[in-house]
Amino acid sequence: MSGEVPGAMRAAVDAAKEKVARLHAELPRWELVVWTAGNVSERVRGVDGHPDLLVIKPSGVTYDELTPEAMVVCDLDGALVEGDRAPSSDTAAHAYVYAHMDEVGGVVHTHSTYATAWAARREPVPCVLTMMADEFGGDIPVGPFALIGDDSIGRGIVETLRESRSPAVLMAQHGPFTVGADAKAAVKAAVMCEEVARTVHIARQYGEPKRIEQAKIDSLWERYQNVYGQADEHGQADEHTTTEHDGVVATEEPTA
Ligand SMILES: O=C(CO)[C@@H](O)[C@@H](O)COP(=O)(O)O
Repeated sequence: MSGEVPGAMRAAVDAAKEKVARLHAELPRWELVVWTAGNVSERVRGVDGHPDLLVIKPSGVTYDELTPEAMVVCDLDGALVEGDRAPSSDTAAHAYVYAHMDEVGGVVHTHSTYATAWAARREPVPCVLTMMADEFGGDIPVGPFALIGDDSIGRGIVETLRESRSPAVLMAQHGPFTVGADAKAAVKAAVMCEEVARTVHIARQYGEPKRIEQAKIDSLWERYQNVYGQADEHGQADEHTTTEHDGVVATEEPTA
């Protein structure tokens, strides 16, 4: 174990442990994982000259055992800083993303069925739905095949996401990784990634859906990223109504 949690970061680390433990329950809830095959982390920004840390689940522990106390803390080299169990086997990938994408505050990895089927085929999910334009700003890209155990998965995630607006990448023949401003945003991206992967898969059973024109994708992306879910100048919420369930925002389509 290297170092320890600095006193000035103690409260923020404990808050992140609480949040990351709670968000892990969203993975089985939205049917994104079987057994322990998924993980969530959140960055804790360094203060007083201390480096950033990350909070992630311990490896191989079932979700019903994931309490805040069970969470582990690592540095951005993936080394264990605090915790009495080995960190997730994907910690190096999470750490590499945080070290190379400063805007990212949360990372999620799952093997959700439909997204992983697209990853098995090494096929990007084409942007044929307005929800994809909203959430992903275009196609969901495929990253390179990479073995677990060093920073090659993390490098593949970063190289792919740097070329896309998408918060999700399908790592070839492995599964989706998603990022967000915090762990909740990354979990939402994982939920939406599986949803659109399933919908497009089903649509293709009956023909090839048409990709939305790029200009319309851009317009949808701009609206959703900058207006959706916020009050307009009259204090009215956007046409969608959003409800938050246990840390994940669900949306309902505008009423007729
Ligand atoms: O895919 C893999 C291992 O290949 C992991 O994402 C999955 O088994 C979850 O591992 P952890 O329990 O987070 O160590």
